[in-house]
Amino acid sequence: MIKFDCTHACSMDEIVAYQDRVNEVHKWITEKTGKGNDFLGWVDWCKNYDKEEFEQIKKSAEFARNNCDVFLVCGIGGSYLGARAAIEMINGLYADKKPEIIFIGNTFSSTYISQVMKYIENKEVCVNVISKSGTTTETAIAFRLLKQFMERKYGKDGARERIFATTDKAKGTLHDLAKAEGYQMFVIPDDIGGRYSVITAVGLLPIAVAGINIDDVMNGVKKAFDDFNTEADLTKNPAYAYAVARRVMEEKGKVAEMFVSYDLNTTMLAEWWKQLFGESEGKEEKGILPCSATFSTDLHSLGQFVQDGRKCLYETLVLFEKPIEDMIFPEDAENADSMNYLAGKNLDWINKMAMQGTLEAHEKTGGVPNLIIKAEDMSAESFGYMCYFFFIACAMSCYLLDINPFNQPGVEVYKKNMFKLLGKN
Ligand SMILES: O=P(O)(O)OC[C@H]1O[C@H](O)[C@H](O)[C@@H](O)[C@@H]1O
Repeated sequence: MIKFDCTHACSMDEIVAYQDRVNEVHKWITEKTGKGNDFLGWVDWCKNYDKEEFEQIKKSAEFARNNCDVFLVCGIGGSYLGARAAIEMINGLYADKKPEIIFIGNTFSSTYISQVMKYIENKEVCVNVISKSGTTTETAIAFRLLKQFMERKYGKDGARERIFATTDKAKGTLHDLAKAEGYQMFVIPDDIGGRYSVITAVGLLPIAVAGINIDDVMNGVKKAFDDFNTEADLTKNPAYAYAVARRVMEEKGKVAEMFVSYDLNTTMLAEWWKQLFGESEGKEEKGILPCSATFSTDLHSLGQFVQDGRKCLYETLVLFEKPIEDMIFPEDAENADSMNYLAGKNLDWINKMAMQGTLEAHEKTGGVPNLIIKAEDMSAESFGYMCYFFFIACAMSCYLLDINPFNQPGVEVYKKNMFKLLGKN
């Protein structure tokens, strides 16, 4: 369940004023008739996903969990952000879990790539290469290095057992290579774009390797489908209310939305959200700039700007009622640090007090509106639920701007220039 509260930013009347428009867009989404409608496969994916493949994902994950110290996820953008967001949010950053999951194929940084290659040198390794297009350069560079490494270490046959490829079902360079090598392959459906693909094998295999129950993830997606897909009423559909609130914020002159959470293990969730909204909405010189901060950490860096700087942004506060873990702050007989006033309190309670104090400071003193999205916990089911919440909110938000949420033509421009410089024909 997700609750949405707009009262720290605008009135419900301002939101409900969009109801007629929302009713129309709701049909575009549910009947799959809106712009870019050949990429609306995520809408009812929780009912249509390939159950056989789902079981194979679990089997491959089990194999990896039993046979490697390090599981490398080789992908970029939508081909890694969702899995990383899920694993960090659900397990936390220092969970005592094997195998270690390392992300690669998401950078050209020679330092990063070289250090990962050195790090895995004497470890047992499995690899999941993920690319919808099958041609993304960052991913292809890293994968060539990994493939050579795996074949040196395990031989051709051993490497084949340990490499999993997630890509298009029928075409593309990665598809052809994986097929020729005989890797276990998983499919990125034609009608689901990269940034909506965490609920497919793209996200599910790494998530399962991290020891997370992917049935729970899909249950969350299904629950959200039932809640948001069948209801256009803005007083009852928090995903649509959030989408409309974004447009209301824009009308009030806000050009940036800061995704704020209070848990460091949800920093990558914000990165995933940034791609979802940034690539979906940032077109035709329209859209709200998605940015993020993790408080209270970033209150000591960006907090000053939010409080007193240019009034260009609003915050979207994503709150989790239950932390994964909690502890009681201890009493100290000497009290040399003068911290005994907090002795006996839960750390989560302190975090929530920081949140309340900040909300008041930003909203009342700083004049920065806050939209609040409240989730129960950081479980696998809540993750799946939240993904669908943001998917459908994002589609609604883009359609309200008359934008196709599912393409990303602007991303190609840098690639063209880069290819010219790299001498690619
Ligand atoms: O999965 P791939 O085809 O390798 O794409 C990976 C990413 O890179 C592209 O440039 C797009 O902008 C992203 O939307 C995509 O998620």
